[in-house]
Amino acid sequence: MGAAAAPAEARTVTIDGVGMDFAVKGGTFTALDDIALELPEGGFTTLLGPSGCGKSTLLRIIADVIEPTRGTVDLFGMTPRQARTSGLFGFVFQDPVLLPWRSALGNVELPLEAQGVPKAERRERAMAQLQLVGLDGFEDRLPAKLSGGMARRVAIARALVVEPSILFLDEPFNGLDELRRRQMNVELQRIWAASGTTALLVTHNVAEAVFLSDTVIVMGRNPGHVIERRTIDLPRPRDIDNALSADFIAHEQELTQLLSGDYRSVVDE
Ligand SMILES: Nc1ncnc2c1ncn2[C@@H]1O[C@H](COP(=O)(O)OP(=O)(O)OP(=O)(O)O)[C@@H](O)[C@H]1O
Repeated sequence: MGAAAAPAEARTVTIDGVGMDFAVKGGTFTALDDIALELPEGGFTTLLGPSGCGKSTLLRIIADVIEPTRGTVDLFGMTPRQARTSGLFGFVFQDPVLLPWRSALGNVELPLEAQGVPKAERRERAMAQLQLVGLDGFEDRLPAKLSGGMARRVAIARALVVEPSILFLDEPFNGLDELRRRQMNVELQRIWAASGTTALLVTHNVAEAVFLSDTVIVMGRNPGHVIERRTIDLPRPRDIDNALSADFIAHEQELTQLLSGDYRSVVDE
């Protein structure tokens, strides 16, 4: 992994006092206020919250897409800029954004091309990732011939092929029907466990958050803040049947209650 050179004692992502103000017409809008979090290496952490609570903004700050107005982010002993330029990041977004003229394999090879990895190694590593996401045999397919679920697997393979230390997933399964989403959750859990990467997921889907996470960070709005940090101690690997267990449902209900409390506070204003 790219982070191997970081000091052994600094194996967390630490977010301290982070705030974000955006310039808007007539002043500033505070999207995030005083966020403090610690994400352990190799863990699966989810930011859960209603639309507009700043989940994506926080992810973008950690991933060095934007700079926070206040506070600091430390990724395994590095700044977000150092971590990004050291190639520690992998991204999976809502839309898989595959190049339509390149095969599944060609799309997964793309970040390795950008890194100047020689062709034979590129091919071997991309094939290994396609296998990991369950797409061996589909490497020559063009994106137009892939289902929505398959396209998302290609996007996950493309993110993992650079062996990222941290994998950012921003609503990666939006637009899939509920059954397909659950199947992809099972797959993502398996892929994440096999890759050993630290995962940070953004979702507003409570069941998805419970199913995948070691820790769920519940966020509220106005301005975006952390309501609760909840440990999901359900045994792994989790499967679709686990989602029917009393413990799973209890987590789901408690998280839903926390979220509806935040909705109520907005309605009451
Ligand atoms: N560049 C920007 N300029 C002004 N306001 C912004 C900007 N980016 C985000 N915001 C505002 O900050 C708030 C948080 O946005 P963000 O996209 O992070 O929320 P979110 O929780 O990810 O929502 P969603 O689930 O709908 O994606 C929103 O009110 C949004 O309108």
